[in-house]
Amino acid sequence: MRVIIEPTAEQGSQRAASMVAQLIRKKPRAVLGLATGGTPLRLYQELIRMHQTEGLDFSRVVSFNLDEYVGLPPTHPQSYRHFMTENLFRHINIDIRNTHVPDGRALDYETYGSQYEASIAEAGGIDMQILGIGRDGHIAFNEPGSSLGSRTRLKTLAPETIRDNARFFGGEEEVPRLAITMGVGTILESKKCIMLAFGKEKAEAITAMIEGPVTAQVTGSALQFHQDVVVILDEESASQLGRREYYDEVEEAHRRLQSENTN
Ligand SMILES: N[C@@H]1[C@@H](O)[C@H](O)[C@@H](COP(=O)(O)O)O[C@@H]1O
Repeated sequence: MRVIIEPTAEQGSQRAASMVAQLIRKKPRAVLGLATGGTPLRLYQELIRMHQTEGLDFSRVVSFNLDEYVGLPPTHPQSYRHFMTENLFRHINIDIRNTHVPDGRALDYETYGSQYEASIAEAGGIDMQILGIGRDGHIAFNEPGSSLGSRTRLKTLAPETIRDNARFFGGEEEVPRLAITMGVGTILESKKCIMLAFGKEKAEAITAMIEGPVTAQVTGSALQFHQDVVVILDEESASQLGRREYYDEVEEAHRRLQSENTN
């Protein structure tokens, strides 16, 4: 796991955006795994800027989102489909037919989950999965206790997640209790994962995820099994890491290697 600590969320998001851009330039048909929530917003803003001012071309990019609330139509202001449209898709030249967000109105969630998995496989698998993390260490909506081998399916939200997301809905009562989400096993099959976490409220989850044991109680910790994960943090989310100096040394070594290669 590569741990990159940037001074601010702004710089961390720019770092992530340049990784996404590099992939798209190398592979115009790249398959991106996308996340919602407050964390990736600056990354999406930077990608929009790159599209508008540098001509970053999304016309052949395919995307799969991690999750969606059950019961919300795509037009609902809090649905993740609506979030993606407003915060990314409508500002770039992605073909909307190539964007996938689980359908919160599916009737048979078991069949729907298998179909979602099949479409990911058909697209050739996810090249780069963007991830955030919940305060309890969850990824997508894989709440504590989720199987580390799980696939796309229905999940009941944990009370902490309902509380955290109440701010978007104007109260806990309004937050849907169920979501359809990629499983931990689905996420682990992505070729590369970029996890973003900013702010001191994420420090505990990040420390557990990177330095704690692999446990279904912190589903993000399953990423320790993945061979290509980059975690991008700011000073606040990195503040409780025990091996901070080592991560900085590794990054310094990376920088030196890169400048030797370009000289
Ligand atoms: N399903 C989403 C996750 O994908 C996201 O990582 C998490 C953190 O959200 P935020 O980035 O707003 O802190 O919230 C929700 O639970």
